[in-house]
Amino acid sequence: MRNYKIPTLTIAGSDSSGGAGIQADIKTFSALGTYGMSVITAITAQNTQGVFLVEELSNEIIKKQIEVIFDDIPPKAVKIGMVSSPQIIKEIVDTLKKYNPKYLVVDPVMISKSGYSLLKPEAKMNLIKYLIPMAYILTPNTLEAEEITGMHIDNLNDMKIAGQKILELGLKYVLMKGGHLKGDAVDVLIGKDTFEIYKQERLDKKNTHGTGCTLSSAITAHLALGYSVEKAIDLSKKYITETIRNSFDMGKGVGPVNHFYSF
Ligand SMILES: Nc1ncnc2c1ncn2[C@@H]1O[C@H](COP(=O)(O)OP(=O)(O)O)[C@@H](O)[C@H]1O
Ligand SMILES: Cc1ncc(COP(=O)(O)O)c(N)n1
Repeated sequence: MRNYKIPTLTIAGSDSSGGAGIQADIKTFSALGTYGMSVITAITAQNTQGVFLVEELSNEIIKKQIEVIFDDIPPKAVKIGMVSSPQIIKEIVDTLKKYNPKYLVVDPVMISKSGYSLLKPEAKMNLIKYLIPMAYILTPNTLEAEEITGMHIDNLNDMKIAGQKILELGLKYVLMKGGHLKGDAVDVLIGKDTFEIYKQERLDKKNTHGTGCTLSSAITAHLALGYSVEKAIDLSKKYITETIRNSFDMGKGVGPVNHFYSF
């Protein structure tokens, strides 16, 4: 149903170049027919070539953004992206606990494609201890899953084992993204009684800035629209593949995917 009235929320960092972060999330929420809202956690001075400066917002303004949104327009589904420091993570978790959103999609953003660390090393513990257990779905790429589990992940079987290990933290589902492995672009969904493989051809494209942000917000939008978790991921995987297929040059570096390819 594309009536643009189902509220969705992203809690993430701003990417000034518009390809990743809050901007990618809002574009995705809109393209998929939902009403996108945002809580900004940090501002990055970023373009297609790199991240040049990051300024985190205060706990106070992050908390207030969440409270005023939930008190007025309760979102049907929420996504969390870049949350860089231990205190920001704790503040978000404590504030969200009051509202207990059913569909919380957590993308454990760690290092940007351009190699900049968007999660401070000392924040990893709070991510694992407080945020991940609250998630409905966690969407790590294999490098992030390695950081979370301490395992080396090389193939589909490793992805399954690492996913099962992450589930022990108490969340419902792990969607592990295989975009960084060789061969087809294979993602796997792991739940207590669920194991699904989502396979699409690997596209030989350089402009993949914001793929992780786009996939997790597509899942958030589809859950908000009422699809089951399996169907929401199926539709989102097809969406990310088409946005990559239609990606384009913008700037001098790694350009964005095309959120609006179907319009
Ligand atoms: N070259 C590609 N061709 C097709 N799909 C891709 C490609 N690169 C990544 N993907 C898909 O894009 C989504 C985001 O994955 P990934 O790039 O691994 O995330 P992240 O941005 O977190 O590193 C996943 O579904 C992955 O399989
Ligand atoms: C604010 C922000 N959030 C997330 C990403 C990760 O996106 P990518 O892995 O595509 O660089 C980013 N570059 N900037």
